[in-house]
Amino acid sequence: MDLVFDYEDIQLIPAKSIVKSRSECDTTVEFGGHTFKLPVVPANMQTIIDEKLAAFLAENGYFYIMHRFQPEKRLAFVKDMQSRGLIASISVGVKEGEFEFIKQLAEENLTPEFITIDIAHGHSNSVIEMIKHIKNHLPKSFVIAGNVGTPEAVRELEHAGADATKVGIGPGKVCITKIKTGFGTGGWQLAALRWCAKAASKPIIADGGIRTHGDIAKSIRFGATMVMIGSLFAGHEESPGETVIRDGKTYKEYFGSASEYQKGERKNVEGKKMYVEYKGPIIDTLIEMEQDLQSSISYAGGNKLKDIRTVDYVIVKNSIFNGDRIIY
Ligand SMILES: NC(=O)C1=CN([C@@H]2O[C@H](COP(=O)(O)OP(=O)(O)OC[C@H]3O[C@@H](n4cnc5c(N)ncnc54)[C@H](OP(=O)(O)O)[C@@H]3O)[C@@H](O)[C@H]2O)C=CC1
Ligand SMILES: Nc1nc2c(ncn2[C@@H]2O[C@H](COP(=O)(O)O)[C@@H](O)[C@H]2O)c(=O)[nH]1
Repeated sequence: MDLVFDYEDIQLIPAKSIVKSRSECDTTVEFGGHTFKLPVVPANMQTIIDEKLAAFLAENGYFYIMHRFQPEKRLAFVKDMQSRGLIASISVGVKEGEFEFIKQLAEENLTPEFITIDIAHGHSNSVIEMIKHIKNHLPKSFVIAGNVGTPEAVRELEHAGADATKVGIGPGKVCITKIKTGFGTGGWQLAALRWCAKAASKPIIADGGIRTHGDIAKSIRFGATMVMIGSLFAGHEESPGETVIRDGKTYKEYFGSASEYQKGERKNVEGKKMYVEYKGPIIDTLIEMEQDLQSSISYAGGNKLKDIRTVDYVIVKNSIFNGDRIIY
């Protein structure tokens, strides 16, 4: 690893615009044989997405990944989405029952369009076995495997048959992995993404650490095809987290998938809970993300997402906010 930096350390350098209006810039992305409006996916976490929001996103042309924390509901979910002509995109773990679940889907002739293998330390034999198992029983499902943080891991999971890998260990807002274990890509997630992307021959999802809409463009610049986001999507009207009112202000909960709130016990806890200010309907955020990304594309001197890939950048360590914070 030569260069180490994170999102706040980078500024992309503008190139001459070729569009008359930012509305000419196309933010759509092709991923897994489908085209989506944005290169963005809400995190597959229980306080970020539920069945209702998944259906809303799919109906409106956005990518989604359903979480895996109510395993008994997944089969019916796949059936329901597909009977409505919508993409079925689910998550699995790697414990014994999960292998059975894949067999059950195959037995019922159900092929989810996307299956994400979602565990903390994705560079492992259990994930490699699960990739092979899915490819064996459901060869047409697009398999996303993660999470990882090194080029070796990306190569190994791709070699096992993964169609995409998810990069990010410890950069999440409700993550405490870096504190509890000393490991991860927290603090240098963008550099880790760059490092992994150089080794990848298939798409990468950058996962965790996105704090501003500009970070989406930066992820694309450093090799992501898709960007997974938790905290920026928390706190919306549709967010499944509990709503609380404090001093007249409305907040919604956002907790880690490895927190005691998710697990129901204090064992191997690597996540925490926070409260996020209520943000209104999620569509407003999605529209604003699209507009900001259109603007990013125009600054890149292009009219398509891929034009961001080649822009120059500078490293301005910890200084892009210059003392400012974003307050709308
Ligand atoms: N992106 C990130 O930085 C992180 C994300 N998470 C999220 O938390 C959720 C729970 O994750 P996870 O605990 O993996 O899921 P599970 O509890 O389903 O564990 C998956 C399997 O991997 C084993 N396992 C877990 N951690 C490790 C490790 N460090 N080394 C070897 N084996 C391991 C577990 O066994 P055993 O429990 O007995 O060890 C279990 O068999 C997921 O949604 C995950 O994405 C969690 C931490 C970091
Ligand atoms: N270390 C942990 N990481 C977690 C946990 N739950 C989720 N996550 C990861 O965070 C991102 C979202 O990050 P954000 O910065 O956008 O909020 C999510 O997609 C997971 O990869 C956890 O308990 N511990």
